[in-house]
Amino acid sequence: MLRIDKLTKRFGEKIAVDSATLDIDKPCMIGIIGRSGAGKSTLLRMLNRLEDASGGRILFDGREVTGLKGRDRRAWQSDCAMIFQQFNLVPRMDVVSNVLHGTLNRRNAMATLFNLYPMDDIHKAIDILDRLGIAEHAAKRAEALSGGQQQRVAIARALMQDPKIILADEPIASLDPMNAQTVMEALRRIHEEDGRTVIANLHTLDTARRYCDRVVGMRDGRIVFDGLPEQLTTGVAREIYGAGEEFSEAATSTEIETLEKTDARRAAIPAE
Ligand SMILES: Nc1ncnc2c1ncn2[C@@H]1O[C@H](COP(=O)(O)OP(=O)(O)OP(=O)(O)O)[C@@H](O)[C@H]1O
Repeated sequence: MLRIDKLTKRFGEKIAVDSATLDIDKPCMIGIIGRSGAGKSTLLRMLNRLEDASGGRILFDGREVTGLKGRDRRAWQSDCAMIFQQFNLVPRMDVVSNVLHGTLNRRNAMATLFNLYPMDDIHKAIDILDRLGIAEHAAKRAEALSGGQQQRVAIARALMQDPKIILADEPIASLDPMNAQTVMEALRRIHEEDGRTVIANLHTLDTARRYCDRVVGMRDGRIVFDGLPEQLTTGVAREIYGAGEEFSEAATSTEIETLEKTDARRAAIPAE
C-alpha cells in the first residue's frame, strides 16, 4: 500500500530525516514517537508533499508520489489529508464552512470566491460533524469551540476529502487529557470503521500504546524502532528518547488514568 524507501530530508548541513524506510501493507493506525527535533514532522510533511524530499521515494499502491507535480500533487494531498496541532481553522468562519474548505481542491475559483457549496457537500459536512459528535455547533464560529471540538472540526475537514490516509502532526499536544482522549478515540474510529490509515506524531508513549497498532520511534532523523505497542518497553523508550534512568513515562502522560494514578501516588507521599 504505502512504501517509504530511504526517504531523506536535508536542511543545509542538517539531516532532518535520514534514510527512513517504512512499509505499510494494510490500513492501520501508526504512532510516531521521538523527542523534539527527531524528524517526525518533517517525515509527515514529506509524505503529504508539503516538503520535498532530498532523497528516497514514496510509493502508494505502486505509484511513485515523490515527484508528482501540479494537479497530481494536489490529488495526492487530498488522498493523504493532514491535521495539525494548532487545528489551522479559520477562526471567525462558521464550523460548516471550515469543514467545506476540505473540498477546495476540487472546486473552481468562482464557487470558492462566493462561498457557493453544492447542497450535497453541505449535507455531507453535517453528517461528518454528526458522526464526530459536534453537529450542534455547525453554525458557530470555529473560535467559539473548545480545543478538542476544534480539532474534531479539523478532522471533519480532512474527512471531507475522503482521504485514504490521515496524517496527524501532534494532534493532541494542545489539548487537556479529556479532549485528547476524545480526539484520539475519533481518529481510532475513523481507522476502524472506514479502513483509513492514520499516522500520528505523538509525544506521549501511553497514547501510542493505547490507540496504535504499530509504533515507530525516531531519533536524530532515523527510524530506530518499528514494532508493536507491547514491544515498546520503558527500556526501548529510553533508547528512542536518548534518556537515562531518570526517564519517567508518567511525567509525559496525557492519559487521564495515568495522571490520576500519579496524583494519587503524590497524595500518598507525606509532605516533608
Ligand atoms: N524548515 C526548516 N529549516 C531548517 N531546519 C529545519 C526545518 N524544519 C525542520 N528543521 C530541523 O529538522 C529537525 C527535525 O525537525 P522536525 O520538526 O521534523 O522534528 P520533530 O520530531 O517533529 O520535532 P517537534 O516534536 O519539536 O516538532 C530539527 O533539527 C529542526 O530544527
